[in-house]
Amino acid sequence: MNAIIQLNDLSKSFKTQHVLKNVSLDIRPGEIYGLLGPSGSGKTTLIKMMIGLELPSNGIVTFKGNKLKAKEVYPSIGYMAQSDALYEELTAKENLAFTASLYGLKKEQRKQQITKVMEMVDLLPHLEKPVHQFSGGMKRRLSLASALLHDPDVLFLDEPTVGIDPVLRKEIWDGFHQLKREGRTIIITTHVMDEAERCDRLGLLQHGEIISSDTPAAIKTHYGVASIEDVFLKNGGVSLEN
Ligand SMILES: Nc1ncnc2c1ncn2[C@@H]1O[C@H](COP(=O)(O)OP(=O)(O)OP(=O)(O)O)[C@@H](O)[C@H]1O
Repeated sequence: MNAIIQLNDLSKSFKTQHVLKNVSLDIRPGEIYGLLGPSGSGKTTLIKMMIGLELPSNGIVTFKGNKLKAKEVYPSIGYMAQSDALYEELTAKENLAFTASLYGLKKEQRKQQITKVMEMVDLLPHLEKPVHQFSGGMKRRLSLASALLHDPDVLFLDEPTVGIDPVLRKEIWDGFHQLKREGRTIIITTHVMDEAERCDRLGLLQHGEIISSDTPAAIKTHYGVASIEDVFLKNGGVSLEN
């Protein structure tokens, strides 16, 4: 199967710190690919390089068969950063309307999309509320809604469910699987084990290196462990939850 994103021998250093080392990965169209690893292992840096927000020190990122050009891919991707980029004084609706205008959505389409994404993250009743009245989890969900607004076919989600309780997290994951059924590709970072198990494939990052890239079941079989977390522990790592 052709890869939608290909990382070839990617390395990244910040001054003398080697954050990523010779990472090679294929992301396949229509899959949910999880990047899993302890804090500081390089997940965010890797995602940023996939969308051109960070440039590799070495190696090449290919997006849909061509060398990545950030400006060209932006209309077709959604990116949810680790910290929420929201205007606190504006309402949820005003925040989304602003993002929609950046993507050039027409008025009718804008209205439809705002309702659709707010329903998905279970925030529709809070549309008119200013963001400074939102809880941390609600802000996370609004950021997710914002990343989905222009119907992107590839989604990059950096710890999208931090601060969200398990019940709602499950609902949001049902939403991710719905997006997958619609043919979208999702790249997601997480620390949470039950999320890792819901991905089609996982890339395990430890000390800036991909130690495994496969289905959760295949990884567990390969390492002879009962849970993905045990792979890190077996490799001399630390517990993932933080
Ligand atoms: N712009 C930067 N300048 C200098 N160092 C950086 C920069 N961005 C990241 N780093 C360093 O690179 C390492 C990896 O950071 P990164 O945010 O990619 O890890 P992570 O796996 O996403 O961590 P977390 O799970 O805590 O978010 C860290 O040591 C971090 O301090």
